[in-house]
Amino acid sequence: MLKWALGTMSGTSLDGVDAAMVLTDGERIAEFGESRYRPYSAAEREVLRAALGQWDGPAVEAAARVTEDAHAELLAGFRGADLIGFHGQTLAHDPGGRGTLQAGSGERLARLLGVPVAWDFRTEDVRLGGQGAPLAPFFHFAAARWTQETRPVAFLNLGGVGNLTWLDPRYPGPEAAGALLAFDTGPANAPVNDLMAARLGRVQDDEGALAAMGRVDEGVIDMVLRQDFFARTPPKSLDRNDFHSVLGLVDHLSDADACATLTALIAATVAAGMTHTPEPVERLLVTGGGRHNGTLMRMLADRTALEVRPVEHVGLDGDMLEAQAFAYLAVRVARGLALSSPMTTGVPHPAPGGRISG
Ligand SMILES: Nc1ncnc2c1ncn2[C@@H]1O[C@H](COP(=O)(O)OP(=O)(O)OP(=O)(O)O)[C@@H](O)[C@H]1O
Ligand SMILES: CC(=O)N[C@H]1[C@@H]2OC[C@@H](O2)[C@@H](O)[C@@H]1O[C@H](C)C(=O)O
Repeated sequence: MLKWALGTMSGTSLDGVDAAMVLTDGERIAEFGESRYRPYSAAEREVLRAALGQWDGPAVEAAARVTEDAHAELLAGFRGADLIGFHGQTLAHDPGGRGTLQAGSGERLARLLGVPVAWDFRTEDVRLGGQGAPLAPFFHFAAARWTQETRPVAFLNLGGVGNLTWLDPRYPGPEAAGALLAFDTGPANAPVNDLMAARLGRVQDDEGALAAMGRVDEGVIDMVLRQDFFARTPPKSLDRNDFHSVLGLVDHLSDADACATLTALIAATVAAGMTHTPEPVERLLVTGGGRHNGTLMRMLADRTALEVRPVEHVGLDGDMLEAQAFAYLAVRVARGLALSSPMTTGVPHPAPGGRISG
């Protein structure tokens, strides 16, 4: 049965909360609905930042309250949702070790809003031995069907971290062996943002203007690409700060050259990632904030030799795709359908997950 699901995402860049409605039965997308964004205030962001990398304690509790309250405020403005898909704010991610932590209680949110909430999407996958991420790929499969793709295509999400979904829409469904391959490609905007903050007191390199003025140090790029992560066969996932050390590698460069190098590094890691895909694609559909960075988009086209387009090119909304993904996944949770597979998170078999409160 079709349901209007309201999905949310608050990404690793800690900018705010996205929310979007999708009409779906958890298999096909029937319609995309209203979407809204609520930025975190500077004070809220500090509370979240103070809890990054922690697993419990007062800082995590405070971050959970901020996350729930911000979501409750945003979601209260929507009408007609049958079900909410609440991702929560990722504070720590260590699938091979301590697990994965998305702050915020779906139980409290369900109480505040009076609508059932699907949440805790990643824990079960990690418990079964998967990476717990990325989870958007099953939705990407449905989105490719919605855009009537007939050939293999790749979605690239450029948030704080980069992640790539290769898919073949000719398979019967996303859980079919061979339909998908997905993995985190490497650091994306996080190091560029960190550089801009540290050197210039700015939050990001708007439109890639600074990177466009610099020269890329290929030696730095070669050095980073030699790390084991890039040769490792997917699935694989990253924590936001796993590649924080790359900042130290551009210390000797001018602001513009450092920025150009970290931006080219994103493109180079994506190109390295593309070598793992089962079949070539002609087109890379880019979602997430990085698609606004024109310099990065040019570098991606150069280094992958593919046609690189924002997802708007096929009628999707690159600011809301992840929120829509968790709307779609919420209905899959409600139906007990798989959220992940061996080729998306490395879980041993296609596996349901998440829980429902309210
Ligand atoms: N106009 C722009 N010019 C340059 N970069 C931009 C622009 N808009 C957004 N970005 C980059 O995109 C980032 C935000 O991307 P996005 O919202 O997709 O991240 P996220 O969802 O928080 O991360 P993740 O997907 O890793 O969880 C910003 O921090 C910035 O680096
Ligand atoms: C643990 C976690 O929250 N991971 C996020 C993060 O942001 C991008 C990348 O790292 C991806 O693995 C994932 O998010 C997307 C929405 C996903 O699960 O598909």
